[in-house]
Amino acid sequence: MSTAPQLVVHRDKELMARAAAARLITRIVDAQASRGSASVVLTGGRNGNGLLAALAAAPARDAVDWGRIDLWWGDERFLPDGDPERNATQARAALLDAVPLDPERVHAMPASDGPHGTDVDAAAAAYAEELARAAGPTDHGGVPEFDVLMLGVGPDTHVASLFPELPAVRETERTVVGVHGAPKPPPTRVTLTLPAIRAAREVWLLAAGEDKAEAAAIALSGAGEIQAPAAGAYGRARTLWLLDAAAASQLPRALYPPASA
Ligand SMILES: O=C(O)[C@H](O)[C@@H](O)[C@H](O)[C@H](O)COP(=O)(O)O
Repeated sequence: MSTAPQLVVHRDKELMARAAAARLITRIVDAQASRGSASVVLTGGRNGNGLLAALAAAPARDAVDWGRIDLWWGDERFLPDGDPERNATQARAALLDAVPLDPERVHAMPASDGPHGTDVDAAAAAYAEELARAAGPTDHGGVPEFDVLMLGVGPDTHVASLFPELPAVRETERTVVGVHGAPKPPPTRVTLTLPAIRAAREVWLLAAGEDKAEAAAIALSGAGEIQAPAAGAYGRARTLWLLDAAAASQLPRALYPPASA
């Protein structure tokens, strides 16, 4: 079932990052209050890391019980462990090293110097198994029900490492796949697929900057998910687009009417 996207537009990307960080804290605290723990999927990219840095600086960050949270990734650049370009390395620098997480609950995607070596497809299959082990009997499609799954939106409408027209975005069975020949470097990546993304309770798409305006307009105007992967990213309970004014500047007026005078 697809949930209609809701849009929240902030003045600029700094405010967007701070507001999204505050929203994430609330969401995690609520999940921990109702179910004892929270499950969050992180995204790579400037917007995702901006949000994590804003969270690190937020006074309310200590409201989160960091030992009772599972962190997963929506995609990873298939590089050696600790490489500065890895999404996990960047997330650690932005936030994760500063909070008392349970290392057993930080589920980084495999690196290219890990147990599967440079076999990205084996690495993807191993991550799918890790997700399946964490899934409960009432969860959907071999992944735990993530409370919040975040995705940065690329200028070509890619999300995670699901690029327009490439095989990964067409995957309907597997939850995690290897990506070969991605147009955004590095070319080899690991990614959740659309079915895995759609198992999340809430999916948040982050888009800031003028270079995202066209992508947001296309994805929100009824484009197909093979051509515009962001259009296929939605959550079971909620789909939220978090934008800054520049990224919202080409949206159809019906979606984002100009502010009243
Ligand atoms: O590994 C990556 O590069 C990503 O996870 C990718 O999907 C990213 O989120 C978008 O390209 C948006 O990135 P920006 O926020 O930097 O524009």
